[in-house]
Amino acid sequence: MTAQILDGKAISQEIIAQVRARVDARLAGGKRAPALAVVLVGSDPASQVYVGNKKRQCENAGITSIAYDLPAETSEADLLALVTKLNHDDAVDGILVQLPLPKHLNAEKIIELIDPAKDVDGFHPYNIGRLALKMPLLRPCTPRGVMTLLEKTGIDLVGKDAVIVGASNIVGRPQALELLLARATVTVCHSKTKDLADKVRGADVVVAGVGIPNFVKGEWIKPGAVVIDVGINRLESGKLCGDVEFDVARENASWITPVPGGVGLMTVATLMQNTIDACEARGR
Ligand SMILES: NC(=O)C1=CN([C@@H]2O[C@H](COP(=O)(O)OP(=O)(O)OC[C@H]3O[C@@H](n4cnc5c(N)ncnc54)[C@H](OP(=O)(O)O)[C@@H]3O)[C@@H](O)[C@H]2O)C=CC1
Ligand SMILES: Nc1nc(=O)c2c([nH]1)NC[C@@H]1CN(c3ccc(C(=O)N[C@@H](CCC(=O)O)C(=O)O)cc3)C=[N+]21
Ligand SMILES: [Mg+2]
Repeated sequence: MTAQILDGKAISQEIIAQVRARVDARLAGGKRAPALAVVLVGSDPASQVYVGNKKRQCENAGITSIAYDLPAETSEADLLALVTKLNHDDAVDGILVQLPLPKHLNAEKIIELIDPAKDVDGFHPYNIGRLALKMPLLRPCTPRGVMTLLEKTGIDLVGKDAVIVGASNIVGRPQALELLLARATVTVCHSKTKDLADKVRGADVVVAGVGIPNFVKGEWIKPGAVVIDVGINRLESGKLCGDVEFDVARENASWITPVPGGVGLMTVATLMQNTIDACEARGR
């Protein structure tokens, strides 16, 4: 079997068009556009690319983006003061602090200060707790984007065995909560997991978020499995690749996401959704 491609490009564009229609309806009703504050500390090249993509999609969605580009030496006190100001600014609906932050800044402390109602990344402990308790509000963009990709493609998850490779706070853990909410049976693997290949071999759905190119071998993929590659790795050649050995995996899977053109685009589209959701939930 050769897998069909889960089309992150088409589905992300569909999501952004839906957000745009909601924004246009607001504007027609005399309301303001939703506004997203994007805070970037330092000049990590990958972060600059992602933040650039976010700003571009804000334009396509009709969302006002407000950029805070701060020097790498920004103090924690200054960053906390900025977040506090944005929390209190009624014209700001969403606050995104791009990760990773420079080492002298405590990301957990900064995320915890963000008003959960404006936490469009869904990283605040309150929003993660809501998701864990089956009453999600703002959901982390990457795992929510993966769920949208699966839903829009018509892939049923009920009762499926899902194996997630990677257990980070921004990918693996919230992905596990999302898949559990969708009634899959979930296994979360990490660097201490034994017999990883066997775990993947049993999976109907595999989600890889490790950060190592071609880490998940195509030969591990069960015939007919659905493969979601969250990894974004830039090779020395300048090319992007995922965490899954794509060409071999594609021969076993029923559906697979490409990199680029898969989950990354869904992450950005979902950020637009979360921003208008936050705006409306705040009653603005
Ligand atoms: N497409 C998108 O929108 C996004 C893509 N990404 C990409 O996803 C990837 C993962 O990102 P992120 O979650 O932040 O990464 P982290 O480095 O925070 O987490 C990596 C996870 O992989 C696990 N891991 C590392 N080595 C192994 C191994 N040998 N065997 C099994 N598990 C292992 C780690 O285990 P342990 O917990 O034991 O340390 C950890 O849980 C990266 O390529 C990143 O660029 C990230 C965010 C969004
Ligand atoms: N607070 C915070 N929120 C995040 O959501 C967040 C973050 N920090 N830090 C880094 C990760 C990574 N991430 C991506 C965003 C867009 C693409 C993306 O647009 N990818 C395109 C192309 C990428 C390219 O050309 O480099 C694609 O896969 O086709 C990928 C990855 C968001 N993250
Ligand atoms: Mg990380």
